[in-house]
This record gives sequence, structure tokens and C-alpha cells, in this order.
Amino acid sequence: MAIQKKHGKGRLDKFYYLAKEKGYRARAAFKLIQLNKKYSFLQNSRCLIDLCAAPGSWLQVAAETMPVNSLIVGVDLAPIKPIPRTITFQDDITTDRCRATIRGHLKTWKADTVVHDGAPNVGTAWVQDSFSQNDLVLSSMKLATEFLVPGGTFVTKVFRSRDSSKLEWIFKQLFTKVEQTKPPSSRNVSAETFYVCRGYKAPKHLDPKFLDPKYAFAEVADAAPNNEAKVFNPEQKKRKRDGYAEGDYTQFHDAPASEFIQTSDPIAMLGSLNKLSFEQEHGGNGDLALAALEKMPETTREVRDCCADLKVLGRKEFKLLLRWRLKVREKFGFSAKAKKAAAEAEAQAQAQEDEEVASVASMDEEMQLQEDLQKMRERNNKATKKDRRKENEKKQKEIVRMQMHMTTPMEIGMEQEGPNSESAMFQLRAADKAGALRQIARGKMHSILPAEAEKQEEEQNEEDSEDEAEDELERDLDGMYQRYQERREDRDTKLRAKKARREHKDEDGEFAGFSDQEGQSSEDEVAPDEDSDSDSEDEDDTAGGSLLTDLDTSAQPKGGLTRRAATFFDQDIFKGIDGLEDAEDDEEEAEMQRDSGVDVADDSAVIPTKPNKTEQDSNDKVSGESVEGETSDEEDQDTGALDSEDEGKSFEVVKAKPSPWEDAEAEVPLRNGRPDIDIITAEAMTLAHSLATGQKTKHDLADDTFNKYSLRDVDGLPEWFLDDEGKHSRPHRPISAAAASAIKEKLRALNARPIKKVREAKARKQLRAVNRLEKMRKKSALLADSEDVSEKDKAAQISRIMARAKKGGGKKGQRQEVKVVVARGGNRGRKGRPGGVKGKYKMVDARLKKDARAEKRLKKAGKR
Ligand SMILES: C[S@@+](CC[C@H](N)C(=O)[O-])C[C@H]1O[C@@H](n2cnc3c(N)ncnc32)[C@H](O)[C@@H]1O
Repeated sequence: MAIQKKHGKGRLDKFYYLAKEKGYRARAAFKLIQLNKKYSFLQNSRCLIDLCAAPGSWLQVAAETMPVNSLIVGVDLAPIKPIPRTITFQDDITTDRCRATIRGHLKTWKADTVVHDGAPNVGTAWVQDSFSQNDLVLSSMKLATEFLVPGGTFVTKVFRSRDSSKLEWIFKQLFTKVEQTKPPSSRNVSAETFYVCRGYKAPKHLDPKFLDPKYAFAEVADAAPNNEAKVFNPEQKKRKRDGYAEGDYTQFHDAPASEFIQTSDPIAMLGSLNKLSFEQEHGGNGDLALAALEKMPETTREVRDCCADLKVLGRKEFKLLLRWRLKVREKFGFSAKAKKAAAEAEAQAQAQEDEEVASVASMDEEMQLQEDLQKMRERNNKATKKDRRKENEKKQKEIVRMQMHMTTPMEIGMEQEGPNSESAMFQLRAADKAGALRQIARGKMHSILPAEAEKQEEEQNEEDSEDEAEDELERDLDGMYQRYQERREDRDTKLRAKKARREHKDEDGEFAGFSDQEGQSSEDEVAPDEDSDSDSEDEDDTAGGSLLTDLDTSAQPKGGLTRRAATFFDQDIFKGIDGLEDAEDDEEEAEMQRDSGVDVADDSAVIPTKPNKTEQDSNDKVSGESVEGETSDEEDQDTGALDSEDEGKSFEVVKAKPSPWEDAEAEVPLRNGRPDIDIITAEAMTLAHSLATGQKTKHDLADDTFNKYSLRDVDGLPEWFLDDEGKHSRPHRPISAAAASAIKEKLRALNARPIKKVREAKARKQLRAVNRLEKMRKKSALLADSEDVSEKDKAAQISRIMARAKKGGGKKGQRQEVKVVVARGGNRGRKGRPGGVKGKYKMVDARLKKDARAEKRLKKAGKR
């Protein structure tokens, strides 16, 4: 494409010379001539207003073309030299004063034509230019609406931009015929175009907002995105192009471990760094804290390993590092506790000195020995009591859970050491002898062996203070871990996505089997947490009334099944399933052979039976919803039995995750009224594909959710364990090659770009530096070889060259070439620098060329 130069002699095209020849003040005259040739509006006009008329070439054309005695008024910010048969004045067309002046000149007349060729003081950014140009067009339009006669013509220049279509819409509301054209004299490189609006409708009332740029150019909200369409054409996510921090061009960050010890915000460091290093800078021994840290016994191998890669820390490692920090801080005397202890010791010493307390005479040796022995005994007692208390607490909890029917079949094998075992403290026989059997049956666990309970309480009080400190540390660590996770989520898109999946329970989240959230909810809904143990005991006297019955029943094999199997099939989920009894009989033999009873894998083979009504009812019950009225009579009996007698003699089923389709409205977040789903895993993509192609149905998906993972009891399990479990213990979903490659592509595009850009930028910089150096070397060599220059001058010149090279090279005042870039393809609508363009650039409208060609084509066709 031949590029027209817009500066220097390049500007002087044929219209320039023509204008000179004909005596027009500007080549712009030909634009009006050509527009009028096409639309013939000047010949029929008796009154014309030229807005932005300087230097006045349009006025000249109007004066030539319009009938004699026509009224022609021109206004511009710049002064206009007088033109025969025209009235001109200097003013800003956006002001009321200008409007009043025009009114004064027109008196009772109305204008047949209003022309506007205004251009604001261009030269700033393109977007600003086009906006102020459009603003000026609106101002001229406002004047036109005031002075135009009904049926009148308005001609205006518009720069093609985002807002030009909005202007066109406005024109179309006010005129019967609106045409856009670009006269041949208008330069191709210019984005200007002309609108010729004919047949002014002259509405009686015009809302001022109509011509107010604030409203006229207001952004319309984007249409709702079609997320479904993304399934097979995953869109490339827009990245935040904030760029790198100044001087920081890597994604790897490390800091000395001593800094981590000293910092007041360890979480921030763990969240943002990749490594805590123990190496001294430049191999020296400058950082004494670091050297000390390395030699400390607290700095174990595990700690070092954790510090080596902070990005892979789990909850356990995270805690380990924070504990290590606390210990080291204490040793270094940084911790508040250590400081407090030091201050207390000092104060005590001071007080002792002040009060001059007589020192206690030393005891004789035997007394000393006795005392030591006593202390040792006490310590031992304390330790054994603590262990016993913990053991008791654990057992107590286990029993409460059983009373509440919280245990799942998976725990059946774990009860050897539980309440039924020989060694169990709460053995029923022993309890019966003590006459507390009925109390146990009523669930009053705390009233059994009151003396022992009291004793325990005393012990507990003693150790409470110790535990409190430990608990506090634990709570702090939990809080810190939480914040650490949040920070990681902030930085890590993958983690964020994972969390979002978990929260929204979209299709991928559904695969997770169980998540910590789920665990949480099940805990909330079903199991009392550790703190609420006592509450549940107090609250429900009768709830666990069947403890004795429960255990007795479970002790006897039912229907030939082992106790564990019988307990398992006692669950609500199996109630009302026809033929299960037979199946049980059939399986009896095999069941008997299994020495370990029901194993998880075998359970899953039974569980995926389609969820029937009873199962759903029990699920509803678990989630706290009332099922009354929804069940049939028969089922009412079942559930009634559950409610009244023992709220289910068997184990309750933890509700499987509802599929996103079950309660899509509640679970799937909406954006502009549509589900906001972004597929980011190959599994989800495969699933979406199989759904879209009909290979899978909604019901298949619902079935899939009932698996061995969905019925896990996560009650009481620590969060870090669930975190870890959630990563590995989940169903494996099939992945199709196409889906995997689509996701891979998406991720590759996301990952590769910034690194590529950095590399390119570095390479460019390097190349420039090498070129500069080479240039400098050549120049210096030439200078050194020349004989007419004195040594002093040579030295001065060489140092000048070097100084210039240091600055960045290039002669002062050397003009950079402006590259003309056509706004097409990727460059269309781009606000910033177009890709692959260095130095100065100028964007030009791609459509101009097309328009010109189309016009030529039409002309040719017309000739034929
Ligand atoms: C391209 S020139 C007009 C050329 C004119 N049509 C001719 O034929 O000679 C654009 C003019 O718009 C004027 N202009 C820009 N903003 C204006 C404003 N707010 N009020 C009046 N004139 C303005 C500038 O002073 C400049 O003279």
C-alpha cells in the first residue's frame, strides 16, 4: 500500500495545488465541492451557517455556489479574514454566546443548511482526539437543531471511532435521510468521514440528554456471554497486564531465613516467596543471625526441606515452619513471651533486692532428696493423668457419636479398642454393675462414675491453663494457615479456580468426592463438633436411648450376616429395596468368607443403586429439612420409627453432593442472568463434551455422584487431613484426548506469553546495546586514526561519544520515522501500541481503503 505522507511535501497533493490555483484558502474547499456535487444542497439554500469555518474555504465555496443574496454566517475560534457576501465572527461554538451571536445575525431566519468541519486541536492521543471531535459534532448538532428549518440539511465531519455509530444513531433520529461519505479530496490516511443528513424532522421537544455527550456516548453493557459456546471453543482468558514490578523480572523470589524469623508478617513472606535460604550472600559470614540459625538444633532437616520450596507447603509443613519460627524467636529473645519473662525476672530480682528478704536457709540433703522425689512423682502422675484423660475423652466422643448414629460402616473395623473391647473403660458390663446402665442408655455419659468425672474435672482444671496456651497457639496457627491459603489463592490462579469450583460446586467440584467444605457442612449438619459434645449430651436425654439396644443388636449376627455387615445393611439407604434380603442370602457365603467384613470397595458396589425416595428422605433428614408430608404412609412409618425410637437405629448416610443440575439455580452463580461457568479442567471439558454430544445424560451424572467417595464420614477429621485427602482420594474421571489438548492449549497460551514477552524485550535490549557499542567502537577507531585532529580533541570527542552511548544513543534531534499502521485484524479497536511496531506510529482506518476501492468499482460498473 502506498503510504501518503502527512507531513512536509507529502501533504502537497493535487488538491493543494488546485486550491492554490483557484484561490481557495484551504484544500478543504474541495471536500465541500465534492459533497455538494453528490448531494446538491448548496444550490437550494438561502441561508447557511458554517461552524468552524476558519480559514474560510468552505465559506468561499458557499458564497460561490449559493444563490445571490443568500445569508452565509461563519464562526470559528480562529479569526477569519473577511470574505465577500459572508458574515464571520470569532467564537467557540460550544458556548451560549456563540448561539446568541448567530441568533443575532439570523434574526427571524432559519438556516437551510448547517455545515460543520470542526476539528479540535489535534495532536494528543487518538482516543482523546476522536472523543473531543465527537463532542464538537454534538455541539454543532445542538446549534443545528436550533437554527435549521424543517427539512434542512446538516453536513458534518466525523472521525471514525467507537462512538461514531452512536452519532449516526442520533442523526437518524433527527433526519429522514442520513448518508455517510468520504469525498475523494479527503486524505485516505485520515479517519475523517462526512455525514450528510437531509430532511430535518424538527421535533417540538428534544430531551437535552439526547445531545449530551455524557448520555450520548455512554457505554452500553456488554451482552451476556454465551458460556456454553466456550465448551468447544475455549476462549483465551484475558490476563491482567500490570506488568512486572520495576527491576523484578522473575517469578522466583527468595529471602534469607533470618528475615522470616525477624519479620512481623510471616504469612506474607510464606505466601509470596518461593524459598527461604540459609546461604550467606557471596559465600561470606555477614548475616550472623543466619549463621546462628543454621547451627541451631531447631533447624532440622525437615525445616530446611520446607524452606527450600515454599510453594509446595501443606498445612502440616506450614505449621512446622511457624512453630520453628516461634521457637527460634524465643531463643533470640524476639518473642513477646520471652520478653515478658525476662522483664518479670528482672522485676522479681529488683523486688527481692528492695525488700531485702532474708534468703531461705538451704535444706539438709535428705529433705532435698525427698522433695525431688515428690516432684518427680507429681510429674509422673500428671503425665499419666493427662494421657488417661485424653484417652477417656476420645472414648467418650466415640460413644456419643455412636449414640448420635454418626459412625459410618467404614469405621466398623476401628472399634476394637472402642466401647465393646475388653479394655474399654465404658464396658457395658462394668457399667451395669455400677448401676449406671440405664443412665448410659439415656445418654447421660457425664453422670456415670461421678467421682471419676469429678476427679477428671480437677485434673482438667489443672491442665487447662497448659492446654489453653497450646490451644491458643493452635488457633493462631489455624488463622495463619487460613491467611496463608488466601494469599496463595490471590497469587495462584489454579488455587483460585479450585476454590471457586469448590464454592460453586460446578461440575468439576462434583468430582472432588468430598472437600473440606463438605466435611465442614456435614459436621455442621450431622455431627456435633468437639466443643458441642457436652451440649448434645445435655440436650437430648432420650436421643441416644437405644445405646444398649444398639450395641446388643450389633453384637448379634443378623440374617446370617456378620455383625458389621448387618450394621451396614441396617442403614436407611437399604430400607425398602426389594430383593435385598435375597441378595443378602446369596452373598452370605461370600460375606462369611471375608475376614475383614465390609470393605470400602465392596460397599460402593452396593451404594450406586439409584437413589430412591427413602434414601432421599434420610438425606433430607441429615440436612435438617423436614420430610413430613412428603413421604408416603409406608415411608412415614419408617421415618416415624426413626424419629420416635432412636432416630434411626443404623448409621445415617451423609448426603452425597447434589449434582449441579439438581439445584442449578441455587448453586451456579449467574452473570447477566446466565450461568457463569468457565471450564478449566480436562475432566470438566470431557464431561461437557459428552453431555453436549448426548453420550451422557443428567441422570448418569446423578448416578455418578453416588460412589464410595461420596459416603465418607469426614466428621472430626482435621482440616489439614481433609485438605490432603481431597487432593488424592477422589474418583478418577475419564479424559478425552481432544479435551486434554484443548485445556493444554489454553494453559500453554496463558503460561507462555509473559515469559515470551520478557525474553523478547531482553533480547531487543541486548541487541540495541550491542549495536550501540559497535557503532561507538567504529567511530572511536575512525577518530583515533584521523591525523588532522589533535590528541586532546580526539580524547574529548571520544568521551562525548561514550557519554552519548551511555545515554541511550542516537543523535539529538534525530527524527524518528512514523510508522503508519492500518487498524485491521488484531489492531482493530486497539488502544495502545500495535503489536510488532517500534517507535512512533500512526493508526489509520482500514475501511478507508476499502471504501475508496468500492467507490472505484461502482464508478466502473456505472460507466459500463
Ligand atoms: C479543518 S478546520 C476547518 C476548515 C474550514 N472548513 C475551511 O474550509 O477552511 C477546523 C477548524 O475548527 C476550529 N475549531 C475547533 N474547535 C472549535 C470550537 N470549539 N469552536 C469553533 N471552532 C473550532 C479550528 O479553529 C479550525 O479552524
